[in-house]
Amino acid sequence: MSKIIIVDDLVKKYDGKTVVRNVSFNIFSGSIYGLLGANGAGKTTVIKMIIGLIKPTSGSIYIDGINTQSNNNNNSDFKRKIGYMGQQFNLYNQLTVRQNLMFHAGCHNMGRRNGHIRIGELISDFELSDIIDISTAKLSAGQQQKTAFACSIIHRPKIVIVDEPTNQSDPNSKRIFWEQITSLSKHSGITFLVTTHNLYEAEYCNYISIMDGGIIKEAGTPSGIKTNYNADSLTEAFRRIIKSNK
Ligand SMILES: Nc1ncnc2c1ncn2[C@@H]1O[C@H](COP(=O)(O)OP(=O)(O)OP(=O)(O)O)[C@@H](O)[C@H]1O
Repeated sequence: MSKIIIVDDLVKKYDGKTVVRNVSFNIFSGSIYGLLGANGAGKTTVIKMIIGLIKPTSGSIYIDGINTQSNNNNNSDFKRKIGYMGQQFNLYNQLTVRQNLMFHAGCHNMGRRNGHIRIGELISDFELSDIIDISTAKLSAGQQQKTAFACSIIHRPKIVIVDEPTNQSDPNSKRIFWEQITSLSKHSGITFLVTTHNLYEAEYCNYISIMDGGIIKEAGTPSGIKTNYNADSLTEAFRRIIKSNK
C-alpha cells in the first residue's frame, strides 16, 4: 500500500501560541485513519491545514504526491482528489437534498448529465429516495449528516476528510455511517481521515493517532494501542495516554 497523505513536522501558531506542535503522520491508500483527542487538542486545525483552509506556520503536507504548500501545484487537481465534510454540514438548508447534491456536482464541474447519473447512484447507496425532494432544513440531524456525506463524495474523490461526522447522530445513524465508510474504503479504495472524540467509533479505524495539547501522544492500530497500555477498551487506553507525560 502506498502513502497517500504525508504530514511532516506540522506546526501552527496563532498570535504566538502554538496549537499544533511538530505533528507528523502518514496515511496509507484505502485505509481509515482516525485523529482522536479531546476538545481543543488541535484535530480540526490539522485537518484545515491538510485541505488548505489555513496555512501551516511550518512543516509540509503531501497529498497523493503533491506538495500542497508548493506554488507550482495545480489547485483544482489537488481539490478534485479530496472530499470534505466539516462540523458545520456543507448544506444549503433552503435547497432540497437533490438540489444540494446538484450544487456540489456543479462545484466540481461534473456537468448536468453526469451529475444526474451520480445522484441516482447516491440515492441508491445512501437510501435517499424518501427525502430526495425535501429541503434539508426539514431533515433530522442524522438525515442531514447522510446528505452532507453524499455531497462530499459526489465527485468520487480518492480521499475523504470528515471532521466529527457523527456528533449529532443517533447510535443507529452512527453505525450506518461507519459501515458505509468501511465499505467504501474496502471496495472503492477510498482513503478516509476522520476526527472524533468517540472512542467506540475509533474501533472502526485501521490506524489512529491520539492528540493532546497540539501534539500526537500515541499512534497505532486500535488493538495495538490497547495491548501497549494493557487496556480492555480504547477509552481506558486513552485515559492512560492522556495522563502519561510522554
Ligand atoms: N482561529 C483561531 N485563532 C486562535 N486560536 C484558535 C483558532 N482556531 C483554533 N484555535 C485554538 O487552537 C486550539 C485547537 O483547536 P481545534 O479546533 O483544532 O481543536 P479540536 O481538537 O478540533 O477541538 P474540537 O474537538 O473541540 O473541535 C484550541 O485551543 C483553539 O482555541
